[in-house]
Amino acid sequence: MEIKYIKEHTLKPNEIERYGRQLITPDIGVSGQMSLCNASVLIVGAGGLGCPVALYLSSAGVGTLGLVDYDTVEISNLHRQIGHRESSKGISKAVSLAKTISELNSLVKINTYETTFTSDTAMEIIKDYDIVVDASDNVATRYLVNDACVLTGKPLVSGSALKWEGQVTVYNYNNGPCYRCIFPTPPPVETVTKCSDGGVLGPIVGVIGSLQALETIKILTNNKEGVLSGRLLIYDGMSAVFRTVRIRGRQSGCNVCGDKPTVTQLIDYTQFCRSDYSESAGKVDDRVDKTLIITVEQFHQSIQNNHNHLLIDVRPKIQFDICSLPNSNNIPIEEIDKKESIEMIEQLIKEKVENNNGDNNINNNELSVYLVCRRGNKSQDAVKILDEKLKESRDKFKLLHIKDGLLGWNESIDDSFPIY
Ligand SMILES: Nc1ncnc2c1ncn2[C@@H]1O[C@H](COP(=O)(O)OP(=O)(O)OP(=O)(O)O)[C@@H](O)[C@H]1O
Ligand SMILES: [Zn+2]
Repeated sequence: MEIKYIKEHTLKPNEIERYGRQLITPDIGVSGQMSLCNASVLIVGAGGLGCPVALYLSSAGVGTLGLVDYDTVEISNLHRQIGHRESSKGISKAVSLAKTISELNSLVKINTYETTFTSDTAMEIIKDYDIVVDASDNVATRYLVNDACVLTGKPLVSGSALKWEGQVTVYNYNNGPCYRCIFPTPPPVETVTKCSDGGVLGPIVGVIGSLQALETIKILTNNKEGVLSGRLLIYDGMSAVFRTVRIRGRQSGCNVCGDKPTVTQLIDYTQFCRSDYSESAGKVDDRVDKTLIITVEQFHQSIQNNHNHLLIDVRPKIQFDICSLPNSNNIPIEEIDKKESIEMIEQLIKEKVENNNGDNNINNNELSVYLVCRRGNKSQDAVKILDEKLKESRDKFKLLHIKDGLLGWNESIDDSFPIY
């Protein structure tokens, strides 16, 4: 005779075995586990935050996970994007992460979206999910995900991390604020520091991603009281300090969740934020006069021809110390307009002009001062500053910024130049 140990409509024996330690936790129980198993969560971004979120939510038994990412795995991702493997290099991050989590828990249904989450794709993707986790890395996507969540009435678990710090909060939950209630307008493009510029540590995104997974579990298991809505958790990894601060509540004047919303459907977020749905690939617009720009190919040609030149690398010292073009001088952009920097550049120019007069090997009498950075953004700012600051001696040299910078050098001239 078959003995019935398990009540009907509850968990199956393999689920009890797998989730046992979790389901005996106070405030989870069978009903909490059932809610997790029946839930669907969309994770936007399968990078530093998305990996730990997906690993913990799949192991916790969330029934369906959606993974959105347009990018492919690079070796430089692996120090922090722990859901990918070396063998996944070059393949879609969504697919790579799906493979890892399916090996962790084959009971979870996984949907992959190898595409950019945009105003055109968002609504169709989001409609099948209960909760959205923002694990992206750019402002345009943050506004897009927020508005899509408000318009469809879904809670949004938001996280961000940079250098040694990270933040987590929950938007659009239980009448709490949305992202726009806190940040009604996007920050100026130049004030946004990117992971690719500022760096980030693996354990920091690990902590923040784990906290995002935990908030998601709390929402799904209806542990309303503790949910980080209307509060922002800030983690300073260097000082080992967690702080939770109150943030503004829902604003009745908010453009999307307020009483008279002006945003009633998705808009063009790249235009609204004046930036792309990507962080590292961010397009660099030409903001300076054509006469101040040189391509990496032209620069390469000119140094091969032994053209008299001075090369100034305007990246932070920490990056310059890792790798740089031969014979370059490092003056970080933050310091370039300082008196000492200008004097130093004037001195270098003077030396070059004098050397040139006595050196028959140099082919062209005119000195060129080249400015370079990682991808041609900061060197544009530098060229504008120096054009102004060196006004008096401008007839002695040509001033040019190298379009596409060192990434361009790696791509078009020498791929052995390390990129990171
Ligand atoms: N709108 C979007 N649609 C789909 N994926 C997105 C979108 N915005 C960001 N992402 C993805 O979110 C992830 C963010 O993760 P993270 O910042 O750790 O990675 P990253 O872009 O690989 O960083 P880097 O290349 O600078 O090392 C990336 O994989 C990125 O492709
Ligand atoms: Zn709002």
